[in-house]
Amino acid sequence: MAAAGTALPVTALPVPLSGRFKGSFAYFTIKDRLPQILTRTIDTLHRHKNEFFEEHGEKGVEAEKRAISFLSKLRNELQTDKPVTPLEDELPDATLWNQYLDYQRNLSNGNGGPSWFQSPWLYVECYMYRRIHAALAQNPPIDNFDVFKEGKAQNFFESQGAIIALCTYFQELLKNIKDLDEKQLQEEFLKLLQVSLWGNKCDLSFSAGEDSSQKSSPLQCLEDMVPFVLVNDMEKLWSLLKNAKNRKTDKCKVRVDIILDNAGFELVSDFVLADFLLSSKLADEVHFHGKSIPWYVSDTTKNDFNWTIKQLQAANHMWMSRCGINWEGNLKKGIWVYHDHMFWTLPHDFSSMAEVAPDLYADLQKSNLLLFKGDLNYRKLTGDRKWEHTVPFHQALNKFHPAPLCSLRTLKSDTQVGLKPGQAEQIQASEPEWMISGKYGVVQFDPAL
Ligand SMILES: O=P(O)(O)OC[C@H]1O[C@](O)(CO)[C@@H](O)[C@@H]1O
Ligand SMILES: [Mn+2]
Repeated sequence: MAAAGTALPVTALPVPLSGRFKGSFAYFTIKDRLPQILTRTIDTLHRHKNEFFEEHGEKGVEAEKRAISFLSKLRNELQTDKPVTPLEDELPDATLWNQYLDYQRNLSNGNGGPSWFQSPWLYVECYMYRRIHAALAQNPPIDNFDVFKEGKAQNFFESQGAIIALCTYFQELLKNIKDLDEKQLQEEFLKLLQVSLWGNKCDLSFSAGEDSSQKSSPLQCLEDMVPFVLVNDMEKLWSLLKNAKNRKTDKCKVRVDIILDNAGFELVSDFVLADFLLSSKLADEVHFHGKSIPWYVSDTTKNDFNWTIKQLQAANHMWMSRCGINWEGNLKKGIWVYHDHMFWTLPHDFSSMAEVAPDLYADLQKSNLLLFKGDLNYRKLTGDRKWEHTVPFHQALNKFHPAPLCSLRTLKSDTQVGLKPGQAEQIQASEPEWMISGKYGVVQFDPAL
């Protein structure tokens, strides 16, 4: 290991986080949280048995039984640290997954091959969600059932108060946005950016599916939260967007991409930020990237994306419904675009995107700014490795630089780069859980090449 503050040569990547490090967060996640998530998934299927029967008759119940036994087997494999097995379904990404397993086998040469506790945490955790997907997808007629849907909807409804507060604030802001001077516009931008950052506290895989909705008004305590933003590049984002706007010609549009994380309150906070970027003319187009299969319990799929906008539209609250109507309009006009790409639900970290998904990499290169939401995206940006905390973010990205990018992430797993010398040690001394409590956040920017 290099001394703190010394940049490692790019070739010397630190080891990935893994359940083999007993007592680490990865270890406890694999030992406790992942089995809990599987148990909840099985319970959810049980609870929907009658619904499956009503919809599909005996065939639905049979499919539910098969899915449950597949999931119970999976839980047993995990808890007894069995080898990771190839996928046996014929879904479009199966070959890539199986190639990745071969790659992991080669890496662990002589060390017994990939298994739940011995392999990289990122790999086995993603693999679990892919197998949950297979449990359903392989079992028609319940193949389109999203086992996490209920939890995502519940998070949305339980965050209703916070959503109303945010939509109301935003619609009031829109009334006089044209009259704001640059400084006021900047203030509003910084506020909504922080709401989107702290919106990331609300994910469900972290709490193993238990309630994690946004209860209080998201705008009230922003100032008190500033000391908890460990890397604060917010001003850099503002400069980038302002410069892009000033340099803009009719032909070249300013495009911002948001690589989404969780549905529920977080998604609404991302929508508000996206609307602000267009309404303030800082951007002309916002592209959203969601997941093509249910993922990490609360991540946004196309269904969640459309459902959320419909719910807002239909809400019995003037400003909520105004937001929903405007946002559907943005999609129709093509100034908001939803994408999903298989790559986001593969086990690869983003340093291999250019090779594994060159089409996606090329698309991201068209953007002026990529906003990566959440903890899992941060893990994939930095390769989920045991980095020294002072290693520069640019280095941890390991050549992933499609466009200027920024991570908006609350810390929920034990990896963090780009801190000042001594910063990590200082927090660690008083708060040993600082990397996993979700109490701290980063707005961490990399200007690309
Ligand atoms: O929704 P997010 O912010 O990506 O968080 C996902 C959570 O799942 C985890 O992968 C834990 O299993 C953590 O990294 C994080 O707590
Ligand atoms: Mn998530």
